[in-house]
Amino acid sequence: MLALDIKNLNKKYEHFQLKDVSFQLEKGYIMGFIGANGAGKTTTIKSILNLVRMDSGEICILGKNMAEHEVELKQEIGSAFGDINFYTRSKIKTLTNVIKTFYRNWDDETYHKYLKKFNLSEDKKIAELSTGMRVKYSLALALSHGAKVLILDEPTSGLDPAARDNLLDIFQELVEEGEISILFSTHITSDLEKCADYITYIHNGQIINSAEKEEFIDTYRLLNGKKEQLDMIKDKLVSYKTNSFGFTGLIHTKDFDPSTDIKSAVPNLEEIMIYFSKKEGMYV
Ligand SMILES: Nc1ncnc2c1ncn2[C@@H]1O[C@H](COP(=O)(O)OP(=O)(O)OP(=O)(O)O)[C@@H](O)[C@H]1O
Repeated sequence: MLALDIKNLNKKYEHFQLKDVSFQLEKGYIMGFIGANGAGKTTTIKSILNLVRMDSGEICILGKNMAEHEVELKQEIGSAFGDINFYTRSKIKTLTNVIKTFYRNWDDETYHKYLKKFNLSEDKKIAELSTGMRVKYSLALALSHGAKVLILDEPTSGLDPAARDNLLDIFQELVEEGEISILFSTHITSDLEKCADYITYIHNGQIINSAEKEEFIDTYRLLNGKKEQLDMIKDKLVSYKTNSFGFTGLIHTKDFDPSTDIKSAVPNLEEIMIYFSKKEGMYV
């Protein structure tokens, strides 16, 4: 079953456009949603959650159409935004008492279990929570209302390496039983190397690639060649950089002929993102 099925999502702002964004997330897996600043991650996530109105497209969550079943589906979705402004002067306890009234499957026992697990005290004021604590509080709320699909916008940004690692471990625990699915956006590629099963890459409002992690990486090769070899392959490269020895460039594996004597290696996610970001810019 698909946790998320996004089809041809379009949204136009004055200077930016999501163009036919489509991808699918199988139930019980973690998908990392990556892209540079301004690539359209938050706009996509907000469109999925109907927090911004898409111009066209179809969003299905757990097999149901979001436009037709929004109220019902919101019970199944947990979301967290890195930049959300909670009502900061209240205590956790006060805010939770308001929030829980919206959810018919709210479970106090689960809530207290997660507060304990995340080391959060109910008497803490929201203003006193660190970035990591806010993310954990959002997760505790989502899990206590039995959310099956977690849609998280940059949950790890602003966390120190240990807190990030801890959160990624929690993600992996959550999907272990196959009931919960997670989509989270990030630009920290090491997060994905650690815990994503699938990767969806958005660039300038368009999905460049959405695939299982190893398959995603295997789509590309990083080439290292001599200056005189550049001309014969230039047109096929995503982008390239020249240096005093020659050039390095990214190519789609299907466009590369391994019988040439240009050296090739499997890139890492960071290298893939870097070469795509150069695509429209000047070659250096
Ligand atoms: N309400 C809005 N009105 C007009 N333009 C907007 C609006 N919201 C976002 N944009 C533009 O849409 C583009 C994509 O923004 P978005 O926040 O989706 O990117 P992002 O990938 O989440 O970036 P970041 O990694 O920096 O958070 C940006 O150019 C942004 O300025």
